[in-house]
Amino acid sequence: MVLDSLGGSLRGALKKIASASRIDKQVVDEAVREIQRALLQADVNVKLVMNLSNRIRDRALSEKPAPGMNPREHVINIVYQELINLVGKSSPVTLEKQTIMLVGLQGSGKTTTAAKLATFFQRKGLRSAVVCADTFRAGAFDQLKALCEKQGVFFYGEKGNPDAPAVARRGLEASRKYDIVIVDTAGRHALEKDLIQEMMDIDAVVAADHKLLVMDAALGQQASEQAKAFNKAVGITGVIITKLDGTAKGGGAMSAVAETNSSVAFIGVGETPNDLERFEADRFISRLLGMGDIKTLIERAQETKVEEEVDVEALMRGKFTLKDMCKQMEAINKMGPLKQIMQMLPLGGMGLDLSDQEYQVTKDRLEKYRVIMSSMTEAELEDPKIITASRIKRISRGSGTPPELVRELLKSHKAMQKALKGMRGMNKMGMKRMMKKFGPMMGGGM
Ligand SMILES: Nc1nc2c(ncn2[C@@H]2O[C@H](COP(=O)(O)OP(=O)(O)OP(=O)(O)O)[C@@H](O)[C@H]2O)c(=O)[nH]1
Repeated sequence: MVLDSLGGSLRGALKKIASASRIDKQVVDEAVREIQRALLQADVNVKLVMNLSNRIRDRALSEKPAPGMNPREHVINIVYQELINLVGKSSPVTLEKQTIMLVGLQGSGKTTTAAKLATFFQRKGLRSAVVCADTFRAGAFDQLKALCEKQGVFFYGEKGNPDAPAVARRGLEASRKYDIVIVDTAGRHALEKDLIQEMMDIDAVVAADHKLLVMDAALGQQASEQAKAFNKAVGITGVIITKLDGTAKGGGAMSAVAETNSSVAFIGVGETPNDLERFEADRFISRLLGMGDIKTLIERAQETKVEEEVDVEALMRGKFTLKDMCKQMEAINKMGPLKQIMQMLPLGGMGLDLSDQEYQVTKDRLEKYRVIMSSMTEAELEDPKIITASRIKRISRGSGTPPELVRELLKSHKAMQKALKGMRGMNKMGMKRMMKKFGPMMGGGM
């Protein structure tokens, strides 16, 4: 896996938090120290590491957990958020028709990346063309042509013609009917005058929607200097970090890019044409931290506590507040495979026979519900019956969601409440046994 050792050390720190009997200064300090060690080893800049450590420490000890979150999850969530901040914004490159110009120094993996990028867009259903405007390196033409042909990508180049802007112009004309045009430019050993001039001349012809700088992850924190220099010379719109699979310094390169206010657009994670991923900060950090594993761990640690945390008596009386529902939804979201959970649950109103796509919609919907609930008052969460039409309007405005969605949430709550009432026939032991099994979904914290 990409950034294996960094991921391993960070997961180690999170596991300690997840299994701590209580969260206090000592636990937080220890975890922060481990995170620091891991990031410094990945060549993240000391100043960035210190800022991140201070923020985690301050927030973990001062912020209150969100509703439905226990203190352990709360701290883990803070670490997760701060790491996302560290690697910065997600890819600025969208799946639209566009022209992309690749720039970078020699050896960065630019040529391979041009073919990978075309393959990426082809897989997304966008017809891609590659123009070889690298007229400097003798082997570039043949290398890129062979890679493109193998991938069924349209290729344009003029072997032996040193006039890169002219080749780029004709390449663009030849690629008119394609959705994506990728223009590969020449690299040099350093960012010298010649290279800057050539990039500017090509750009004047291409007028690219994106100018992406290709950089080797092994640069570590030096990536920031290079990104700044290219930005100053030609104005880049994002960075592609290659060879993230082959170095321990990738974390340094990614955070260095974020620090320059540029964003990582794609990451190269191997040598095959499919080994290029569009960069999404939250997904990347989730994977790095193995959030799935961490959640399982928390669940296991909490399983035994479910019985104490659920107010079984209140539920038996049919008391099921919006807060309970919020807790329940948080728990469902954290439990991973939503489909499995949905199939186990008698959730009235949500339906049981949903396709994968519909499950995804449901998950997104749950997230919106959470936003809506955060715009409600305590009293409204406790007793949703008091939510009148004018309150719906206010909540809708406050949460930036349409009023229909607020109404839909209230309807879902009613349906769940009804389903719970239906279970009141069960005896208390039966209910407790069920709580233990499905606790988190029945309103118990995890
Ligand atoms: N493991 C791994 N290797 C990569 C990755 N991206 C590129 N490479 C390899 O890096 C080497 C150099 O890449 P080239 O594409 O030739 O790039 P370059 O030397 O920058 O070429 P120019 O800049 O066009 O002169 C090749 O052997 C690629 O297979 C990656 O994400 N992972």
